[in-house]
This record gives sequence, C-alpha cells and structure tokens, in this order.
Amino acid sequence: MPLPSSSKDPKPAMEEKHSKHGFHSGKDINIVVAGMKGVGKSALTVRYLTRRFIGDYDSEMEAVYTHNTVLDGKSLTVHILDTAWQGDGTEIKEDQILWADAIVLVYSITDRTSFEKLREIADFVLSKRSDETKLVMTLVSNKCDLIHMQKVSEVEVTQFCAEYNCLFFEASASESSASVLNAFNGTCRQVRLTNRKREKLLRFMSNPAVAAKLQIRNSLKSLTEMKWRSRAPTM
Ligand SMILES: Nc1nc2c(ncn2[C@@H]2O[C@H](COP(=O)(O)OP(=O)(O)OP(=O)(O)O)[C@@H](O)[C@H]2O)c(=O)[nH]1
Repeated sequence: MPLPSSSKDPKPAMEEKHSKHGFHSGKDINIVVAGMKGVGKSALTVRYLTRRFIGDYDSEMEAVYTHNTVLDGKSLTVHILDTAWQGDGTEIKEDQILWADAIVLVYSITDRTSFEKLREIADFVLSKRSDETKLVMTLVSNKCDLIHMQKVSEVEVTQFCAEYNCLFFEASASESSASVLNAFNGTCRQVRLTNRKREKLLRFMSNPAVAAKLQIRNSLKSLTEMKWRSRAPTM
C-alpha cells in the first residue's frame, strides 16, 4: 500500500541518514504514532531514529520517516508516520489506519487527559479495521523520567491493555534510548509475529484437504440449521 498522505514530505536529511545502509527486507513495517499534543510523539520517533533527544519540534507538522535497520538478525525497513495532534478527531485518517501494521498510542504520564484521549483514538482506529487484517496496537507511557508527577495508575494501564489487546512499554524520550528502542522493537516484533501467524493460517486454509473438510462442515451446519428451522413452531 502506498505511504499515507502527509502534510510534509519526510525530512530529506533524515531519510538519507536512515537509508544509508541500503538493505531491504522486502517486508516493510508501517507504524503510526498517535496521541495528544505534547505527549512526546516526535521526541520518541526522533530518539528511535537518531538515538538523540531533541527538545522542540514543529507541532503542526506530520511526517513520515523511513528507517532501515536489523532486528533479531533480520533486515527490516520501518516507515513511521508521526501524526500531528489537531484536537478535532482528524489526526489519523482512514487511509493511514489501513496503511498501518501497528499503531503506537502514546500518552504522557504527567497528563491524565492524554491517557483518556487514547480510548477515543483506539476506538476510532478499530472501527476502521476488520478482524482479518490484524492490527498491532501498543501503548507507550512517555516521560517516565517525571515519575514524581505521575497521573495514571498501573491498574488503569492494565485495564486499557486488556481491553484493547495492547502491548505496553514505558519510555522516556528525554532520558533513555534503550526504553524507546524497546518500545519500537517490541512493536515490530509483534507485527512480525502477527504476520507469521496470519501466513500460517492462510497456508493451512489453502490446503485442499482442509478446504474440503471445512466445506463439508459448513454444509452439515446449514443442513442442521434448516432442519431445526423447519421443526420450529410457526406463530
Ligand atoms: N521530561 C520529558 N519531556 C519530554 C519527553 N518527551 C518529550 N518531552 C517534551 O515534551 C514536549 C512535547 O514533545 P513533542 O515530541 O513535540 O510532542 P508531540 O506529541 O510530538 O506533540 P505535537 O507534535 O504537538 O502533537 C517537548 O517540550 C519535549 O521536549 C520525555 O520523555 N521527558
């Protein structure tokens, strides 16, 4: 699927810097980073790409970055869409949701509203995806260096993850490259796992013997249903 529209093309310097190794896996992973204004979406993205923390970004700017890397011994190309918070529900567009293999939902531990808003975003995202196209969602609590200002409890986070089937990562874009790498790498691993499972299922389903069995089972099921319907008393 083509890259989603973005209000700005990827920064050329960034693109060049992260494409310089030139390896291509054939299996790209598309990630959308979403969350309220000021939670650190750009800081996390840039930390993952450059291992550096840059304090200030143009908050109006939505950007797509391409990053070539190696994960668990296999080359990987990651495309990251860093969304810009608009506050009017238009920060993620439908084609961007369909493009994504994973959505990284970011909140700041110092801002309760930023956590609460993620429900709206997650509901919107899930309303645009069918079950078959398994989408990976991860929850990232950013600004963990400000733990003394924490406004969201562990119980709430656990509930959220159970409800939306999310993986959870704690990060600090300002203090720790490792935490940010862990969040993005964990997300990519989960996408690979999901893809492998889906491919395995597709292979299984396309086996002629399995297809024949399924067809027989479905025919028997509809025969039984017809039988019950014809026996049911009419009012
Ligand atoms: N203490 C602390 N500050 C952070 C961290 N990550 C980001 N910030 C700061 O939070 C502010 C917002 O960061 P951004 O990366 O611009 O946030 P954003 O989510 O991209 O915001 P929008 O682009 O406006 O949607 C900046 O002042 C950052 O320096 C962090 O881990 N710890």
